[in-house]
Amino acid sequence: MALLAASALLVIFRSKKRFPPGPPALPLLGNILDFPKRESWKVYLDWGRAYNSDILSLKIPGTRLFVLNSAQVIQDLLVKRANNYSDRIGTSWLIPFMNNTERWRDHRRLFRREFDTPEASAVNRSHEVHAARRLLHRLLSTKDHEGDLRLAAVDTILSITYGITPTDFEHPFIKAPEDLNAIFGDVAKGGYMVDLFPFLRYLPAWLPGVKFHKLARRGRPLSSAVVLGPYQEVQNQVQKGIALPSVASKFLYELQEGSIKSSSEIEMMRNVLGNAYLGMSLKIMLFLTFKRIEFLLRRCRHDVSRISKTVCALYNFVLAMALHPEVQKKAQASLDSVLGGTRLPEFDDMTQLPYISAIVNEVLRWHPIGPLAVYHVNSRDDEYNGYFIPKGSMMIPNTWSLLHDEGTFGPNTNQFIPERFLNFDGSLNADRTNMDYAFGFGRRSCPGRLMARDTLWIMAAHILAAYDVLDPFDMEGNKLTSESDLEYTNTMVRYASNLLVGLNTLKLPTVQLPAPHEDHI
Ligand code: HEM
Repeated sequence: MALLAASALLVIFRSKKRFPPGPPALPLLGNILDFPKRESWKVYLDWGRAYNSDILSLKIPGTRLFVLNSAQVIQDLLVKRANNYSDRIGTSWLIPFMNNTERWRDHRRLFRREFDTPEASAVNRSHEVHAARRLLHRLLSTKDHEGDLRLAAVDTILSITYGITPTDFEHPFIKAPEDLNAIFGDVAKGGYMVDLFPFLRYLPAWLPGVKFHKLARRGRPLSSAVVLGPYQEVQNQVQKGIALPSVASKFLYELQEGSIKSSSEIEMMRNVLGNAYLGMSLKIMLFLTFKRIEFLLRRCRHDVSRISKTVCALYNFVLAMALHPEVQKKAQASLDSVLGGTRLPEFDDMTQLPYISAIVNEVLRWHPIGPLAVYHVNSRDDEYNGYFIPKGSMMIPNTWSLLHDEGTFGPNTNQFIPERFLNFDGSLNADRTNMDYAFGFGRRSCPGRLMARDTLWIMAAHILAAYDVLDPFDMEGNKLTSESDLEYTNTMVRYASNLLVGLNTLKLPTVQLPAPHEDHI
């Protein structure tokens, strides 16, 4: 009897639940037709103002989305209640997909130990410096600067994880993840209905239009090639005693020396390496963000970006330098004063080069690479400020809104002004450390952030020490004179698609670059 009464009360409570405001939902379709077609982060901010709320609610079949527009709401839910708001939908060897389980926590712990601690960073930095020098070589000898920057990002991660330094895009360890990305892209574009209406997964593969079974079949061998391919190569090198220093070789040498390692430890290390190797890929992140709402993806025409987050950040850096010669000159003057025009930058120079760090912060803030962060799911029903948040909802943090908040970052947040991160005396302003917003929130925040930041810093310092970034032109050869001329891709990981940036030849003739083949640690 008591049980019945309690269930009745629960039903009454649920039927009276109050959700945060948002556009009125249609029967069955919910708010599907309301999703913005372009720059949804800006539209969500407008909606927030219109409804006078930092949290918005949208209904789609099978679940509810909550858009979080302010740092306060994100802090209250994703950080302070991280215990509840750190879930995802799915299981896989990919950390971003993993549910909030012990397995996910173990993988994250290991990932952070190898990539996201000061000790790990000290080891990884030597790889990053060498990758930056290999980039300078390539910039000297090719005209494809876009390709050079893309290759530099892959080169960095592959050398840190496996001690492998690819020289072109035909390298099998570049091709396998790119092919896997293509499948994620296909799934995001074509397989959306399954995630929106999960019962469709039971449809037989022979039915016309049922593509997801085939995509899954294509993906499986590629997925294991990504996890096993480079790992096995390093295993062979370790047996021959010729492996270069890397996270994988350190682990495999320990294994060879007989330190006891359980099979689950080995599997976890292989997965972590594979995650780091793929971690920069946005197609996966994009797929993840919209896993259950690819319908919206198609409707929003938010296509799948073909480049990684680190590469987008490098593009944004080069672009900012081309559009702001005064910033570039100031950065080069600071580099000259520290390096004396006789050597290339090292991480030890970082404290003396706060302006370069301010530029990297501003690159991550100005045009955030992922204006909406990856969703978090809550594992239990919750209540916030009188609003009901049912278990299994998708919480979408509006990173763009946080990074463009003038209360936090000072005036004119649409403009590229690295000085906003500096004190009057030119030192870094410790109060403006909120740049980590760009890397997500709470227990799900990006465990590759230290490495990503270091990579951006050393690449930026090298490019500025050795080159002048020239005026930007669009694809028709017209000079771009202001930020408003830029056309950003309508992808969830964004970059300016309408420009070509030239680099002036090496401006430090006294610097001797090591030959590429000598340049391995
Ligand atoms: C500029 C570069 C990068 C940016 C802006 C970035 C941003 C992000 C964001 C926003 C998230 C989601 C956080 C959340 O759910 O709250 C994330 C997650 C993640 N990132 Fe990054 N990231 C970058 C580079 C990297 C790199 C280089 C790696 C690996 C080497 C990496 C590995 C990961 C992983 C494994 C996750 C999933 C974490 C989890 O779900 O527990 N990221 N990143």
